[in-house]
Amino acid sequence: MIDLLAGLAFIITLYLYVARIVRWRKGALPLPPGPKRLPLVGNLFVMPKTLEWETYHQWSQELNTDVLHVDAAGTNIIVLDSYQAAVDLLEKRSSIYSGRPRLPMVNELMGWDWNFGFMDYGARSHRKIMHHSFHPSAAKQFLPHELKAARRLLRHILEEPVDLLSNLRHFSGEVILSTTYGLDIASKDDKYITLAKAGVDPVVPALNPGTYLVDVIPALKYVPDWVPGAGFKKTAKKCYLLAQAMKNSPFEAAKYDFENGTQKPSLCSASLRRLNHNISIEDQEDDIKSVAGTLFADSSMGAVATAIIALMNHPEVLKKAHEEIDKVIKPGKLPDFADEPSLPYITAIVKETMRWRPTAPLALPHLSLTDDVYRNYRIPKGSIILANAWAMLHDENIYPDPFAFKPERFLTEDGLGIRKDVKDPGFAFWGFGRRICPGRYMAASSLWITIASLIAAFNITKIPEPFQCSLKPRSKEIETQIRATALEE
Ligand code: HEM
Repeated sequence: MIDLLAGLAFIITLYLYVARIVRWRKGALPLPPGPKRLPLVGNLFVMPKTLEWETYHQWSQELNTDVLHVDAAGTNIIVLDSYQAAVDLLEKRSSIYSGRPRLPMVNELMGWDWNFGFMDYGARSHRKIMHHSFHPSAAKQFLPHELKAARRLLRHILEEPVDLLSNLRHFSGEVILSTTYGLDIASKDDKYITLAKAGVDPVVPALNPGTYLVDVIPALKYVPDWVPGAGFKKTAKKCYLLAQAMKNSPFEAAKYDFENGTQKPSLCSASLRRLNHNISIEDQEDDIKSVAGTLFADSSMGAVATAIIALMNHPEVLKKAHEEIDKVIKPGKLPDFADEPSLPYITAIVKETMRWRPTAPLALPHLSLTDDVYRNYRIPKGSIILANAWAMLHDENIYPDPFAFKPERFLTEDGLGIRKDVKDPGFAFWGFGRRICPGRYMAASSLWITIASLIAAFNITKIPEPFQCSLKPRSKEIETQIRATALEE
């Protein structure tokens, strides 16, 4: 059986390889430049497994191209290394470049096919649900949730300063669970947050094309679990159960609240209220579950963690930020959204955090739906398109001295405003074209209030391993104020 499958996989790969050579001999346009390929396997053995964006950028530079071709055993990967190339393809030709690759490991074996971030662009009913709650003015309804979550994060840090990562995870789970499902979460070891972590952690590496061989040779999904080397199927089985629980369990809790009249404003309660009773309720509920579950998997934790790392390593930036806070916010008080225009240095820190270490350095992979030609290169149908947001945000023509953490680059000379002539990192941070992050308005305001609150509340310093970072209240008054925020709830 195994021999048969391996033989079949070999014949298919050989057929694709020969077909490619025949096409090439017929005089088709060349593929974009890429690293030297081996017969059949292409670049499979040199595909980067960590910091992929850095390797892809290095290859692009060595080959002097901003459109790079990488061959993962017959799967074409096109990496866009400049903003111009990303705009030309993902935005101006969005009808071709808005698909998502179907990775057999994630979509089928791990059971994430319900996640609308991984579906083809067509899913209109899903998009409608999302747009209704998260378009720029609708997203404002969530500002109080974001403020509450930011202040709770301060209290958690005060109570358990050592466990920073779990505090941050709790914080991002809290924002999503309240805005999406209207659920309150336990102050410690919340079951939904534990579920989201267990469900999402193994999926992140699996999204990098090439991590699992089954994405390159889909026939491997039929290999029985007991075969040596089929450990990926055991991993996938565990993930499958978690993925189903992520889709169903918080939704059932939100629906229960809705049916009992105890719901809070959220994407789920708004969508359940709008159900059309002339068409299948089950289908509509399934769409809500898919959208809500997609958001449940998202996390703003990465960006807040990056800000803390940056501030810990750049005490001069933190000092300036404290000076600005002390000029604008009364002693012992915490910032609110209304303070944003008066705190340009804090806004510059948020922008520089997004630029310096973007949370999704290669955005999410797009898929090309038809054959295309760009700058006289052939981009075959079915190519995986990766936009190298990290490379764009480190382009020294846009941001001189790109590896330094310098919030000042975004400030006007007098330090009182944000420069309009320096590109906002949002141009790449949230992805591109039709698939751009629809949660960006909410995520951006949440990021701002969280970073502003952390700076106002704490001294952030580096300490030796294992904790690395210490956050201590800046004064007795601020400590009292942080504790008092519990009474505001
Ligand atoms: C700092 C936090 C966040 C970052 C860095 C981020 C970034 C991204 C990126 C890069 C993409 C892929 C874009 C592309 O394919 O070109 C994406 C997709 C998506 N994001 Fe976010 N996001 C964040 C927070 C959120 C939040 C809070 C929500 C929900 C409220 C959300 C909902 C989504 C959804 C549904 C998609 C899939 C869209 C599609 O496939 O069409 N994101 N996000």
